Amino acid sequence: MRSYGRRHRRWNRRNPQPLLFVPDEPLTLAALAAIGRALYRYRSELAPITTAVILAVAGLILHHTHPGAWPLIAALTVAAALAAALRGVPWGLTRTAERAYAATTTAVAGTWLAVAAALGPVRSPLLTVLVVAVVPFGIPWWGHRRRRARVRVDRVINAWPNLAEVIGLTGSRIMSAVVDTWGWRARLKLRPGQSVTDVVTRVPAIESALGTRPGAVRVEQDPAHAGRCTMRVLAIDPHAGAIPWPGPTARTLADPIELGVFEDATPVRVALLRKHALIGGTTDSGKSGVLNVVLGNLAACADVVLWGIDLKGGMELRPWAPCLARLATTPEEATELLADAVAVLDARAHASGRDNSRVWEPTPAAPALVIVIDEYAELADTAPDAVGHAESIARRGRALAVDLLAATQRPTQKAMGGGALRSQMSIRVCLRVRERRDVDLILDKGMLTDGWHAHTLDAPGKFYILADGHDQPRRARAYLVTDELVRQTAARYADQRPDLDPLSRAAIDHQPKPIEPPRPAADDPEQTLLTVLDQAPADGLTARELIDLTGMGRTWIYNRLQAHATTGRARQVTRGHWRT
Ligand SMILES: Nc1ncnc2c1ncn2[C@@H]1O[C@H](COP(=O)(O)OP(=O)(O)OP(=O)(O)O)[C@@H](O)[C@H]1O
Repeated sequence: MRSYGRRHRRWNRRNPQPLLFVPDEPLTLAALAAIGRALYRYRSELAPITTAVILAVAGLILHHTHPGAWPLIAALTVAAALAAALRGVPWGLTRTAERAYAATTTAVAGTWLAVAAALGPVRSPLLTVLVVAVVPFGIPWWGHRRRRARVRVDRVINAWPNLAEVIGLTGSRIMSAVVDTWGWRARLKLRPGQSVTDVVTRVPAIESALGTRPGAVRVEQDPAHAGRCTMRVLAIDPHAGAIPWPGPTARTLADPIELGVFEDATPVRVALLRKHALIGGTTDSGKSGVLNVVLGNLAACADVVLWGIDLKGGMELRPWAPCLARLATTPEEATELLADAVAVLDARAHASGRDNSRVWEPTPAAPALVIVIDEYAELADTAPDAVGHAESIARRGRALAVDLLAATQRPTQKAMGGGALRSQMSIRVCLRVRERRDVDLILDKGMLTDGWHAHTLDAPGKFYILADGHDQPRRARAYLVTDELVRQTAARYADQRPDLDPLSRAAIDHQPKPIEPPRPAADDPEQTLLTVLDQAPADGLTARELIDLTGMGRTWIYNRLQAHATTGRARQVTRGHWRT
């Protein structure tokens, strides 16, 4: 059997069969049908020529039947041109350039028709004028970007039944489509039994069938109907370039913070009050960038005290030091900082219980405490005691206005304390991840299958957000806060930062400190100052404490601190806290 097949193929190669067409309709009819189909398919491109032909025929008919109608045609032309220029009717045009084009074309075509009706279209040079006018009026038409986009969309809609079959979405229908600034979007009606997950899993196939670049198609569930969704096709990536930070949008913690913009140019707004937030993403995905936007906003809030933990030696958070009441850069300092936060929490819980108030309302006099942790996994690895404190804050902090904002490369079960901490974080920002399963780690189980494809994000700062009011997988890009802007913002708000309320301060003061500044006996205040600065705790000593310890006045203390800061003998650890 096999040898017959080989012989047969060889014979076929030597004696190729002529290809035979057996038309089941006359050739002229088939040719006319093909021409008709081509004319219909390219009707938009042919519109200037079609218009010229219609004008010529109309001119001929009018000249023979109503040669005296030219004043009426002229009057109608003026009215139509004015309507097009002033209102964009009847095409619903909104742009000035489009209205100007429509008005000019209407005026020229109407004038030509009026003259042709009066004199006859074959009267020289009327026909020449008509043929020549097709080119200058056709060029803007052929080149118009939105028209071409609309035509492309029309063709996709017509071809959708076939495409859907190829893609594996047989029976789905495009109900409507709109061309927008970045591309187009269509409302899809799925066949009963199909779901949005089916569409999401076929996104690469849709991109291939539509001939778009990879990553150009987005699918959003219709919140009102499980069998419908919106498919967005982005011809241009709206997030291709960095988006500069416009400055803080929040003035109190209750105000929503604007993190960046979605692909439809709507801002990403999220309020941090009584919420913990997790920011996850691989290295260089823009975690510190998102933290900078949040810190830039919180620095402008008069009802927030900011503490920071940065175990990369303060590399990321130190630029914000003027606005941070505390900054921990070692595991020991971090553990102490979180222990103090738990003490604040306990004191506030006690006071709330005593006063019968359920929640702590942040005010400038009794501010919220927000603890920003850069690289949480590092903290979990190097300071296991700190993790217990962090979990306690995550569990109890929301009502008492002690919030956590943690960034991490990979919130593994180990790093997140078996998930206890992560489950308390109701704001999740997922930047680019290296492995697909990290999406579920950062956001939640099943989010990858639901279309939160963070592994396809292709530039730093691009993210998905899961929070109240953000439950659809929509791509966004964070604003870019440059180093210079960080410096300017930190300097601008440094003087306006509130202090913790007396209750919280007292709770911290009663915490056992690892290093107690000794009370020096020496008579030389300069020597005393240097000794206490040398032996100051990691978070430094305040001017008030230095006054008490040296017995000197405020002006003397500030002058000496300034002098020692210039020579590098003393430094400000955070705003108003000094040590050597
Ligand atoms: N929103 C953004 N728009 C444009 N560029 C950004 C944005 N965010 C960050 N970048 C750029 O991406 C690079 C890495 O950003 P960033 O340091 O924030 O990443 P990261 O995730 O914190 O990295 P690492 O894990 O190493 O700390 C920086 O050069 C930064 O300028």
